[in-house]
Amino acid sequence: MLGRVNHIALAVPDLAAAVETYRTTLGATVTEPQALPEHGVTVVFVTLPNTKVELLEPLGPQSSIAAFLAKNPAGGMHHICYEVEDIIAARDHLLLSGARVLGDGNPRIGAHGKPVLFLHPKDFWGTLIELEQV
Ligand SMILES: CC[C@@H](C(=O)O)C(=O)SCCNC(=O)CCNC(=O)[C@H](O)C(C)(C)COP(=O)(O)OP(=O)(O)OC[C@H]1O[C@@H](n2cnc3c(N)ncnc32)[C@H](O)[C@@H]1OP(=O)(O)O
Ligand SMILES: [Co+2]
Repeated sequence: MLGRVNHIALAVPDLAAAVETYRTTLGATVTEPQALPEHGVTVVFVTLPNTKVELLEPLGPQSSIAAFLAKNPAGGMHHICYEVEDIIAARDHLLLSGARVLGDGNPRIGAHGKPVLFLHPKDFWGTLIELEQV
């Protein structure tokens, strides 16, 4: 069911500083910041030869990134995003397997304009999983 790793996401308390670290210290190519109020984040992608790193800063009072940073003030790895060909088939398989699909269970449009779903970290060895249909 799983395809490539689309991105690994890091929650950061200061997006501008994190972008500077990736651009200058690590010599990586980064995108312009993109505000996604419907997801409660501002996002920058670091583009790598084999995948992407997604830098996430909280946007708005209900942001799940704000909750994560309250527990991890220095930031840290927030989720891993795997590609799937058919997100509805993947969701239905996961629900039948007993996994918790977050939200109302329906895919939302993510940062790449594609449908995404999130799976509860307690069902996947402490790691929040995002699925993106490609
Ligand atoms: C940019 C758009 C999009 C894209 O296209 O790429 C994105 O990536 S948006 C990214 C932000 N959106 C989301 O994360 C949506 C899904 N997340 C959630 O629904 C919630 O964050 C959550 C995973 C259900 C956590 O909810 P919260 O209320 O913040 O925390 P809890 O205290 O209820 O957490 C329960 C339990 O899980 C642990 N936890 C929380 N977050 C993570 C995490 N990122 N990784 C691993 N574990 C996590 C938390 O510590 C709790 O554990 P215990 O303390 O042991 O109970
Ligand atoms: Co993501």
